[in-house]
Amino acid sequence: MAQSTDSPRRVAVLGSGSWGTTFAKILADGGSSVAMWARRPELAREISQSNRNSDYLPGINLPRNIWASARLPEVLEGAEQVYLSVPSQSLRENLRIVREIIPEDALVVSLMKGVEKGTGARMSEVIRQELGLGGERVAVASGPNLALEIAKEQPTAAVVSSESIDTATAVAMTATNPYFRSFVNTDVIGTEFGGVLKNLIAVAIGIVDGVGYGENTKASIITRGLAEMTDFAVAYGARPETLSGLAGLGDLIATCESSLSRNNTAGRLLGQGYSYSEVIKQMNQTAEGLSSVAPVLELALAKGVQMPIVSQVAEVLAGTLNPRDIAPHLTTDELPQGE
Ligand SMILES: NC(=O)c1ccc[n+]([C@@H]2O[C@H](COP(=O)([O-])OP(=O)(O)OC[C@H]3O[C@@H](n4cnc5c(N)ncnc54)[C@H](O)[C@@H]3O)[C@@H](O)[C@H]2O)c1
Ligand SMILES: O=P(O)(O)OC[C@H](O)CO
Repeated sequence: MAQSTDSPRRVAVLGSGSWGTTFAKILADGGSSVAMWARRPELAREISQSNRNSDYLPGINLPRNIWASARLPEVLEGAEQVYLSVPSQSLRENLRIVREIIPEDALVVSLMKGVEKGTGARMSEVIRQELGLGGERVAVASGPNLALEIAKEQPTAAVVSSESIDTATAVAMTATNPYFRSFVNTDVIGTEFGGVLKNLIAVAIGIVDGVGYGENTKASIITRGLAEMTDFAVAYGARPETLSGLAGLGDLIATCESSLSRNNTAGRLLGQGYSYSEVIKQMNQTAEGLSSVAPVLELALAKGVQMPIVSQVAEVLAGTLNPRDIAPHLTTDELPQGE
């Protein structure tokens, strides 16, 4: 639902990569006045003066109710909602810079799909720790959301989750426009882990695609991958139905099917025989799955959850498993397992 243009809501987006910029467009097209933070002043100038972000969203015209700056205080001033879209491994250091200048009553929304190395923390946990916020002030947005398709205004749905349904609803209303519809739930754990885990399965899909395997292999990995995602997330307190929703199955389909996905692309390069370090050199955008593999496997071990597909992705990344041998089960399985 678009807001009244008489008094547009003031929101801030920190991070001007492909998703931060696309989400700024979603918010602006929903009627908000959007301030973006870009690390590079020249990118901030391009966004403000030319209504473009040609590095990340080539060919896309941004709405006029978006402006950008490299100066955080002016971006955050008066923001009622603050959306965060930086690489997950950099979130904590960025929050330490902004914690004194985030407006006191602002809602804080994670757009990210990673877990922190070393701590295994979800992004909403990092936000709550660093900003000292209660769950009612924090939300996460997730779903089948490939940035470039949405920037082209292709109809898309997402889900906004918060412990407080009022917070989820307030954010979802702000993040809704004629081409983007936000649903709500209160399962923050399931919503966040859905976004993290589908990236790992998408890397596996990329790997088998790169090897040259066909649809049976991919469908087997997607189906068993969803079972793996659900077991893991439920062990950490998620509701299983969340993993069948937009933030789970929905995002799994989009990310596994699309060559726009950076995780899928990274996997494809691995499947074609490039090493992990060569893949990192070739990726000029964030592929969160590559950093999330290790912390996810540590979390799985702590709860005794089996993750055969994610474990094999870790082995391919480490160079200890030939990409041709990746399979929707552990290759050492001897007895048939229950589905
Ligand atoms: N692109 C998508 O389609 C999409 C969709 C949904 C969610 N996401 C999630 O959004 C998050 C951001 O992804 P993206 O696609 O915008 O990535 P991106 O690589 O396109 O952009 C990342 C941005 O962060 C900046 N950056 C890099 N290191 C930084 C640091 N140390 N501190 C601050 N800024 C830094 C980069 O300059 C860039 O502007 C990820 O967690 C991703 O999983 C992406
Ligand atoms: O490009 P990816 O692999 O980071 O995926 C982007 C989004 O998460 C898809 O929903």
